[in-house]
Amino acid sequence: MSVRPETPLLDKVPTPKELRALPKSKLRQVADELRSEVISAASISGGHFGAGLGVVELTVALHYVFNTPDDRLIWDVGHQAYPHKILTGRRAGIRTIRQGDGLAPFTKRTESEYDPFGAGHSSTSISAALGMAVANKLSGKKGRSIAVIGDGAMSAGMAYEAMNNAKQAGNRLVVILNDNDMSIAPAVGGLSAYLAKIISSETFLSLRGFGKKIVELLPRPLAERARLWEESARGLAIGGGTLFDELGFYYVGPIDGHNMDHLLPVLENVRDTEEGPILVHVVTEKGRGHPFDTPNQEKYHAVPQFDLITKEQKKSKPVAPTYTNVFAESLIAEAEKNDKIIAITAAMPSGTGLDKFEKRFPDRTFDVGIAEQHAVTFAAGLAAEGYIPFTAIYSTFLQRAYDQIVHDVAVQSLPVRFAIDRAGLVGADGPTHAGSFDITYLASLPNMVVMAAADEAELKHMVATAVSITDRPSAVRYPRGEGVGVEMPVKGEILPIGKGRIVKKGKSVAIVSLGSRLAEALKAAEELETKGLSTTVADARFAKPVDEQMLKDLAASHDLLITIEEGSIGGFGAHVMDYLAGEGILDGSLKVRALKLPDVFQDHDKPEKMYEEAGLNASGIVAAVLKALGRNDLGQSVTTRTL
Ligand SMILES: Cc1ncc(C[n+]2csc(CCOP(=O)(O)OP(=O)(O)O)c2C)c(N)n1
Ligand SMILES: CC(=O)[C@@H](O)[C@H](O)COP(=O)(O)O
Ligand SMILES: [Mg+2]
Repeated sequence: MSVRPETPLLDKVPTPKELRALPKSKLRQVADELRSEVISAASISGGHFGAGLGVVELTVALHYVFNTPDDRLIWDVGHQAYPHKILTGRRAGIRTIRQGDGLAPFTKRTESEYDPFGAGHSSTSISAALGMAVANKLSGKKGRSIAVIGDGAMSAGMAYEAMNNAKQAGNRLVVILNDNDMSIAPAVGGLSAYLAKIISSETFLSLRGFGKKIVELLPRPLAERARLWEESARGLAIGGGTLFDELGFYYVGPIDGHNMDHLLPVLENVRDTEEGPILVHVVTEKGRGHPFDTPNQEKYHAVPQFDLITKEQKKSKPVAPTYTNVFAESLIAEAEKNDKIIAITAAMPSGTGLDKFEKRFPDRTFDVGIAEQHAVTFAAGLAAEGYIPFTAIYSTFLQRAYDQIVHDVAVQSLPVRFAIDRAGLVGADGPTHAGSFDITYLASLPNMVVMAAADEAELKHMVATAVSITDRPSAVRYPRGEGVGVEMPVKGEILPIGKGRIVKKGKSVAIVSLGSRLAEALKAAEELETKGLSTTVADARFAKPVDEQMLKDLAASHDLLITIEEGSIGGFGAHVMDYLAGEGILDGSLKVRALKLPDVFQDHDKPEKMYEEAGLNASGIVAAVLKALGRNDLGQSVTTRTL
């Protein structure tokens, strides 16, 4: 029997309003087309992939059942929002996602009324939804706030802080726990085991078997018999109420998040019940329906662009090792010599390179889940007992653990080592992920040593140096991506603390670079030489303590001292200025300029474009020098006025 192909539907549902006009029987088809569209879009844009594929049915069902955007739908992290963006008026732009001027990588308030809360970092959704639910309650408005949070994000303390307060929202708050047993890496920890226990319980299996029948037993209007049955079934499953019940939620689930016949009626019941707050435990498969032939440990969390037909992924050939790999290999080399070295990651084993460390030293590696605050204080505890913990966390995610850095580490001067990956601009992940602030927030702390690697060889030395600093905390920051291709030293050397190095000697202009802008500083120096400006380039190595002697000498022997860093206002440049001002060195004829990131949240784009925009590439440095010295593009003096 030949089956007539369905007429495509997705074109007819540009927004949830049109979706809601369809009969339920058509939603399976919409979901299938939506999945194909996500795959097709990601083949062109690359980016986050697996999480979106896992919530295709959930996205359709939520927009169908709830009255978005009046009901507030908040996606935790926002990395799973490709299908949501397609269904909420952004299909035309979906292939531009993560590119300059294109759609934002995550949800963003200014992009759509269907994005009531922006994200990028995890585990914020329940708090935000609760705030909105309470606001609704206070202003007497109807409407629900729905937070969709993953099992990985559920490991963060913030999610529990929110649930602990959720009762006050009553039925205005709905939490959808999207359980795919994955963070970026496989999910870890007690909660993950607990969720697995619920899912593997007889109840889930029997609920799955019941199919549609189960929904008749769910609350609307919570007939006493149904409630008793359901509660006793839940009790059977896990030997008592769930953790979520204990926190004041009405727990529903687990249900199959790919089965429309389960999802729709359950969500309708949830929508219509007076009970609340409600947590719906939905079980999904990350990366469902991906087109690739090979299994992937991370379920295709993120992908580069790929060819839809051959499925070949488009990766550019590496010219140098990544900083991440150099960090991992350097730490492994140190750990071979020193059995006190411990490595800690907060749910980013592959992103930080610690998956390699774990292969070599499984007993000395700890993935604590998305729990940066805990990671830092856990490291402080290890350090207090004489261990040598390296806490490898992206610059942007370490922000979450600031009080732990100050209160648990710095005040007690505990030698926790921070390996700060993704320092500086990261490009496509945009402002939520830019590593802009760590120099500022770390170098302002007493006791802290802050290093920034100018290249991959320097990183190796800095890892060795961090091991050697035993009386106070230290941090090594390095950017996303590949190094510059320098020759790698056989072994990491211990650098003198607070000492920079002169990389190129000149007489008139001194560029003092912190971190991996050094290559641009050297290019700028070459160009300045062609304009008759003899230029020194120094690699500061340390943002704290700054090399006072080097600064003093450079200030005494040059007309202009210019600092450059991949960080925000208040960072290295501010420390240099502070030192020079304190010494009275700014009172004379020396000109000083600080090049840093602009005081705005820069939109996502290619990192090189973002640095260009920030004036932190070679031409930006040259322009800043010429301006400071009152010279034109040829290096000729255009003014005698002191700027
Ligand atoms: C505070 C914070 N730490 C780390 C990350 C990096 N990160 C992004 S998605 C993700 C995994 C999230 O897992 P889950 O919530 O289960 O969502 P899934 O990808 O499985 O859908 C991680 C660790 C982040 N975004 N925010
Ligand atoms: C969504 C999220 O926070 C991570 O997936 C992040 O995008 C990873 O960034 P890297 O690609 O730099 O590891
Ligand atoms: Mg997950």
